[in-house]
Amino acid sequence: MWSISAVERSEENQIQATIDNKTKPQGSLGALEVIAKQVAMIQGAKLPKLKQPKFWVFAGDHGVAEESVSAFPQEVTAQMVANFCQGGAAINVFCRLNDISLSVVDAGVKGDVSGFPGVIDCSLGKGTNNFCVGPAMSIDTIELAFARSSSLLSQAAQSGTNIVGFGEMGIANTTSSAALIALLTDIPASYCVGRGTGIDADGLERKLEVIESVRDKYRGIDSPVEALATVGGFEIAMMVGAMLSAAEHKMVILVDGFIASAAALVAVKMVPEVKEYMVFCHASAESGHHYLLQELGVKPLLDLGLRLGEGTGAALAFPLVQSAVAFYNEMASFDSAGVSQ
Ligand SMILES: O=C(O)c1ccc[n+]([C@@H]2O[C@H](COP(=O)([O-])O)[C@@H](O)[C@H]2O)c1
Ligand SMILES: Cc1cc2nc[nH]c2cc1C
Repeated sequence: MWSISAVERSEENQIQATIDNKTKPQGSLGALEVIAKQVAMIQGAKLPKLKQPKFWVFAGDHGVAEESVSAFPQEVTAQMVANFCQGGAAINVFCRLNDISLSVVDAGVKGDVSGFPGVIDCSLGKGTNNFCVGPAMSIDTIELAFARSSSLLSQAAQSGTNIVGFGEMGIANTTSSAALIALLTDIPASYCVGRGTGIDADGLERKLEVIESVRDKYRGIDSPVEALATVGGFEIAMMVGAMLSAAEHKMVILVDGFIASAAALVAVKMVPEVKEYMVFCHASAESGHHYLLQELGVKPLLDLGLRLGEGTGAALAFPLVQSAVAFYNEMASFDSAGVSQ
C-alpha cells in the first residue's frame, strides 16, 4: 500500500565529503552534521532547502481513561483543542516563533469541537473503546485514519511543504502508547509506563496493571496494524498514516516525544524505510521514551526534560535542522577560504 523508497545512497560519499571539507575539524558540528547529511540524502539536492514547514496537532480521546490512568479529566482534550484554535497553547507559541504553519485536527475527540475556528474534522469517533474491555477500534477505522492523514499530507506536498511535524493531544494517550510499545517490543511492561501528565504512585500502579493485562491478553499479536487497532488511539493512528505519507512525499519528519515515537514505532514496523526520513527531536521525560528510542536505535537531538507533547519538542528542534541545512549550504570549504588542513 505504501510506496516509500529508501533514501538515495549514490551521493552519500559526495555529501560526506562536502561536510568534511567545510572549514571546521571533521565531525566538530556533531549532531548537526548527521542531520545535514540526512536532509541532503532525503532531498538528493546539491543545495537542500527546507520549504513551508508545517505541523499538525491531532487530538483524540481514549476509552482507557475510564481506568483512572491520567492525572487529568478527559474533557481536557476538547478544552485544549479550543486553546490550540485560539493560539494559546505552547505549540502555538513555538510554531509562531519559528514560522511554522500549524493546523489542528479532530481525530476523534469525545466532546464537540466542531465549532472551534480552523479545526479540521477528521473525526474517527467520539473517543476509542476502552481496550481493557475490547479492541480500541476496528481495522476499517485504521484504514480511514490512513486515508484521511494521507489526504492532509498530499495537500501539504502540493503547496510545497517538505518538512513536517506531528503533535498530539489526548488524555490517557501515554497508556495507549505504553500498550503499543509493550505489544510490539520486548521492553518490560514496567519500563513502558511512566507518569504521563503527572499521575501519583497509585495511578502508576493501575497503569502498570493495565499494560500487563493487555500484554497477557494480546500476546499473540505481532502485526503493527492489529496492535494499533487493539490498543492505539485515533490521533496515534492519524500520526502513523501521516508519517508514512510524509515519507512517500520525501519529506523530513520531525518526531516529537513519547506518543509520537510510539506512532513512529508502528510506522517503522510497517515500513522500515520510513525511519530514514525521521529526525528524533528530543528525549521526553516520560520514562519509557528512553527505552523506546534505544529500541529504535536512534539518538534524539535535544534532552530538555519536556513531557508535554503537542509537537513542542519537534518545534523547538526545527531551528537546529535549519542550522544544519544552512551550514551545509553556506559554510566555506577549506579550499574556497584558503584555510590549511
Ligand atoms: O510527548 C510526550 O513525551 C508526553 C509525555 C507525557 C504526556 N504527554 C501529553 O499528556 C497527555 C497524556 O498524558 P496522560 O497522563 O493523560 O496519559 C497527552 O495529551 C500528551 O500530549 C506527552
Ligand atoms: C493542560 C494540558 C495540556 C496538554 N498538552 C498536551 N497534553 C496536555 C495535557 C494537559 C493536561
